Amino acid sequence: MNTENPNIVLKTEDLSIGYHIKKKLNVVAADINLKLYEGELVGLVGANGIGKSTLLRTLSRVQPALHGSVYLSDKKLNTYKPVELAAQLSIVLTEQIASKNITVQELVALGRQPYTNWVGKMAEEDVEKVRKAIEVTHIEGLISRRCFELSDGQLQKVLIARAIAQDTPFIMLDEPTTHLDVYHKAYILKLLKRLAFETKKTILFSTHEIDFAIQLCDKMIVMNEDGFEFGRPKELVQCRAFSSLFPEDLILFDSKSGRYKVRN
Ligand SMILES: Nc1ncnc2c1ncn2[C@@H]1O[C@H](COP(=O)(O)OP(=O)(O)OP(=O)(O)O)[C@@H](O)[C@H]1O
Repeated sequence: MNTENPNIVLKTEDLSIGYHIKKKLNVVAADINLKLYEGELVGLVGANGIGKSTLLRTLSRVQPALHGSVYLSDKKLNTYKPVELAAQLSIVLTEQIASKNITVQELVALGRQPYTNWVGKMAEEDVEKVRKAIEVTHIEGLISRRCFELSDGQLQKVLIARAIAQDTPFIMLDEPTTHLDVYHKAYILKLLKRLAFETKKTILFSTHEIDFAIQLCDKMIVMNEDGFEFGRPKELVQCRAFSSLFPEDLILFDSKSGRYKVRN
């Protein structure tokens, strides 16, 4: 991470997230005040149903905030035109791909859509960005395959390549390592870490891989019943943020190893 006056890429002010169900308000989390800086890898963790996807959806304008503001690169999120937003923010959701009948090369090239003309013609710069994205994710061997032929892990890498091709300062991923084996979980998270460091992109991802996130992230957001905690993993371990995440009847967080252990 660049520590010399890094720029704030995303900021929230008194943000509340949740849903209007019939005439009732379901507030999932409130008073969220965050500042994410350039070049940071930030992991978002918390128990099932606590609100991780709701937060990511609100930060990416997929759903409106209940209260408060989100600023992306100093501008209010709700004032961006769709094409401007696509140049600032890319989102990786495995379930989101509409057609798996296209080739890997075509899917990665879709990342350039915000920049191409109305017939989708790619300039030399677009072709180069797609080539580079394929190279850094090591998917050269897959480019002619159709997306339905890919394993979950391969598809995950391809979707990350599309986000890299989109070349936005901010990338958000919802559970990018679900379905992956332990080796490929580490592979994807190390890829995100390298990407944040080398390209100074800010990367926010939700995960249930708390151990890996503690080892790799610059900062983490820990959502729990009482609100959320935000900081460097070491500080969060020290203030016992991970110990209060789950009931302690079955598992205990061991702050020395940074892992959960099953109670005997
Ligand atoms: N479309 C929706 N309408 C109403 N309530 C919803 C909707 N989607 C989610 N919720 C509720 O909001 C809360 C947070 O859900 P969310 O999906 O954000 O949790 P999560 O932390 O991502 O969970 P998981 O780890 O299981 O994916 C839950 O209580 C859920 O039931």
